[in-house]
Amino acid sequence: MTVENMTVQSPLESSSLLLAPKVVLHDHLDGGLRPQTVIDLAADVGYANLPSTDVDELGRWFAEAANSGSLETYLETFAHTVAVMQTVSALRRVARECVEDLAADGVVYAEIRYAPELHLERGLTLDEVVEAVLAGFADGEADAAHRGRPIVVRALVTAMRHAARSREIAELAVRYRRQGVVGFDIAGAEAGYPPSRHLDAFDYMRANNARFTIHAGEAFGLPSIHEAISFCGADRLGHGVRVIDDITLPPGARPDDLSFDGAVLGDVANYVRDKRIPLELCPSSNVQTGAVADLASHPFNILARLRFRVTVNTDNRLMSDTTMSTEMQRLATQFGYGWTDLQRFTVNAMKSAFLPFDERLTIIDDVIKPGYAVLLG
Ligand SMILES: O=c1[nH]cnc2c1ncn2[C@@H]1O[C@H](CO)[C@@H](O)[C@H]1O
Ligand SMILES: [Zn+2]
Repeated sequence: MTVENMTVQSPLESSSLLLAPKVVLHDHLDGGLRPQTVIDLAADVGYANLPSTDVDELGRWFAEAANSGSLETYLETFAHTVAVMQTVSALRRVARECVEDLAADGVVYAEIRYAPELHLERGLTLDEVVEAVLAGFADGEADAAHRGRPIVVRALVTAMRHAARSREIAELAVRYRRQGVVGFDIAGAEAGYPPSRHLDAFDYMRANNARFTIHAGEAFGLPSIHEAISFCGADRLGHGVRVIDDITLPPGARPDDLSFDGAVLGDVANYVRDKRIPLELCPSSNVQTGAVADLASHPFNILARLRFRVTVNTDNRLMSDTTMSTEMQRLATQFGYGWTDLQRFTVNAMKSAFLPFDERLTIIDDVIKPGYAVLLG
């Protein structure tokens, strides 16, 4: 297996990391609120169940509660963010702030996902939810451009896998495909809710030449990935980290090795790699939900060195108390990555975006490559 362009360097400067152009494909709108905004919106709508109304304490509470080692417990923290995102103004504010925060972190392209069906508690329709979020994204994009940190943001609409609205949400994605919704996803507890439960929705997406990703291979193993790609036809895998279960490493291999020559891939792993199916890897989130024991044993580096199409993502910035720069910094420190590596992960992500091809190329050629050229010196 080749290791070209995989350089080993010292940890990268945080200030330079902020400048590096970054792309995030897997970031939940309801997992990225500012703690202060949760407090403000709770006061506005009279939501009295927040664990704290002190901004620092609340921020810590989310990170600690999410640090549970189980996806199910991790997901319970979303009750508080979803509770305060039930009006047009709240959704628009959260969406605008999300874009502002990403732009300030040097993100140049983002696909932000959320489940419209979770935001109907106070009478909004699915369409109203989508329109409020898109309006917030447009506000944020305008603000970021004004500050000289331009960012392009698109939406993915998610259906909850334990519920029964996935076909309706897929239709919503297609209905808003010209207004900024570029795809569809399913999320929520994975065990017991296989992707094939939602075949109808995926068939609808494919019949309409529309794109989708599936949360698979996070809390549950290889069968979930197999279903997502082989039965459902997922364009990308949300996490997909358990594809490692289908790879036999050479004896004595360690997760931070520079090469994995002699690794043997099973059929699922080969298919994912041969078809260049993007893996939306979310290192910190995976540690919190117990998908991996710690960052040192995360298969990110193995998959990267075996030339899977790996991308770096935040998943939930609030619950993981993280940013794209932080995720990249953690990976660089753990696995010795340099700018060439981070550029490759970023280009991987941009190539895998659900944005039209010409727009992807423009961002790669005019933004990402020149940005890393400066850092590479
Ligand atoms: O990592 C994850 N795995 C599975 N489901 C998730 C994850 N992060 C968030 N959500 C779920 O997706 C919904 C819509 O954004 C969130 O409300 C949460 O329940
Ligand atoms: Zn996720």
